[in-house]
Order: sequence, then C-alpha cells, then structure tokens
Amino acid sequence: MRGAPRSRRPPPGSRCPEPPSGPDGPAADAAGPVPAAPGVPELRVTGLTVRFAGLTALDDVSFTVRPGSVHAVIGPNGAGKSTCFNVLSGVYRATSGSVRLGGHELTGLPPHRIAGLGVARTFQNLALPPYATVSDTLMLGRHRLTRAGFLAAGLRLPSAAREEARHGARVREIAAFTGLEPYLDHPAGALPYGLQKLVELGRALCTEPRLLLLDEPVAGMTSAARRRTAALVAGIRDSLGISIVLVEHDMGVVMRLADEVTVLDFGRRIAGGAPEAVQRDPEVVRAYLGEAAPEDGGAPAAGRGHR
Ligand SMILES: Nc1ncnc2c1ncn2[C@@H]1O[C@H](COP(=O)(O)OP(=O)(O)OP(=O)(O)O)[C@@H](O)[C@H]1O
Repeated sequence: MRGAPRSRRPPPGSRCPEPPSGPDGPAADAAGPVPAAPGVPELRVTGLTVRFAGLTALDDVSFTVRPGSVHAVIGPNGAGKSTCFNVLSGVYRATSGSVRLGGHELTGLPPHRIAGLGVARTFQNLALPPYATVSDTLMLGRHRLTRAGFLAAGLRLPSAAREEARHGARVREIAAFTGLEPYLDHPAGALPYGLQKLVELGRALCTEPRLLLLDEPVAGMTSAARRRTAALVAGIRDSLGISIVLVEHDMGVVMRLADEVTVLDFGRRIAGGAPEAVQRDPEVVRAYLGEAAPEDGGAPAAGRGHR
C-alpha cells in the first residue's frame, strides 16, 4: 500500500487541472490513506453476477474503490475483467448485484446516463474517429458538458461562441497535461499507437470524470511509453484525485500504480487488498501468476492464460 497522505502536485510540465466536481461527497466511512478530491464518490460493487446463457462470467464479486485511489482489477484471460468493466460502464447488464457510485445505483442505467454521472472509460482496442484531429477528438469529450443548443451553436450566438472558447481552452490544458499539445492539429488516427492510446485517455479526461475506467492503458506500448503512461496515470490520481479502476496485464505497472488490487479468476474474486499482499497470496500465485511464487517477491510476467 502506498504511503499517506499523498501530495497533489501536478506532474512536471503540466498546468494545474481543475478538480472534478459532482453532487456526491465521499461516503462517511470511506476512510483511507488517499485524500479524495471533493465530489469524488466511493464506488461500491456488491455481489455482482453476470451470466451469459450457461456461462457465469462474474460470480458474486464485491469490491470497493476508495475515492481518489487507483484500484486494479487483474486476473488471467477470461477471468471476467472486461465483463466487470462493461457492467460498470453500462454496456452489459448485471444478472444480479449492485454497483453504487456515491448515492447512485449504476446497474440498469444506460451508458450515456452513467457517463453523465462522471464515469469515463478507455477501451482495450482503440476507438478513435479515423480522420478527426487530436483537438477535435478531445473536443468530443466536452460534448456532455456543452450547454449551448443546436440552434445557438448553428447561429454562432455569442453565448455559444464563448462556451466553445472555454471548451477549447480546457482541451489545450488537458493536451498539455497529457503531453498531446504538439499533436493537436494532427489526425489522431495517423499518430503512432502509443500516442493514440494517450488521445483516448485525454478524451476521457476531457469529460471531467470522477471515475476513470482504464482498460489496458499500456497494452502494445514500448517500455518507454509504458513508463510515461504509468506516470501520467499516477499524475491524474495525485493531482486530480479522480478514482481510477485499472484493468492491466502488465504486472509491473499494476504493482507500481495500484493502491488496491482485486483479483478475479473464473469470474470469482479470489483475493483483494494491497498489491504487495496480493502478489504473495498463494491462491493468486496459483491461479494467476503461475505455478511457483516469485523468489524475489516480484510479480512474474507470465502465468496461466496470460498474455
Ligand atoms: N458477450 C458475451 N457473451 C458470452 N460470453 C461472454 C461475453 N463476454 C464475455 N464472455 C465470457 O465471459 C468470460 C469472461 O470474459 P472477459 O472478457 O470478461 O474476461 P477477461 O478477464 O476480460 O479476459 P481478457 O484478459 O482475455 O480480456 C469468458 O469466458 C468470456 O468468453
């Protein structure tokens, strides 16, 4: 577990992003080492079960994401991680169980309503518009925050122009924060893979989320890009106080970044807690990390069904 309390300095070279805001404060009992930004609620997953025909993809899974923390969900291929993400973001419906973000029950809500509560996600596979510039792609993230109506925007009324300028300024701030500023006028789809992943992350940040769901944010990146992205994710947590749920196969990144880890195997939660404790848990070692516990206490990169 990381030391506490953590400083909220932005990463070097960034401008200070505005804190997320929202109606739900942290739950009263959500004490922990990570000081939360005001308005970032706890995420409480209770008894989550998802069945597809005869297959139970998630089986009575429970975990809590403390406000302002990075919570990793790990497990071998087919463990149920993506299914869990898809329920959190409203793509899949839970068969039973509950997902509460502060005072809001998320199960049963469609994806746009969940996004409207401040939940943003990135995808395992890139989902960027093919020809839009980075700037336009980031601007898409501002959509849910845009108040000007179709008519006002179409007629370029002063109020709509002022709002557009405000969103444009925020997009440039987030581009600077993520290191995307030099690429704002480039077509996003033509950038190298690692930068495209950053654009996805930047677009999610542009929605001013309170909960960020990152699905394999460093997959397919070079080791230098992995390090930079991991530092950026830590910077997002430390300077914005946003809660982050992270699905990631790179155990080095998980162990460095996560405040808490939930381990799934065959849809069941088999362990949870601080990264150091989890990686020594015999059931995790057996199910996820491979046959034998690592001698040096570090997490091996390979295990059953692990990419
Ligand atoms: N839409 C679906 N219909 C039927 N079965 C599904 C569906 N989505 C997932 N599954 C099944 O649910 C189980 C869990 O899959 P899931 O994709 O959640 O695992 P995962 O941990 O994300 O795996 P990976 O690391 O390979 O992405 C698997 O057996 C998978 O085949």
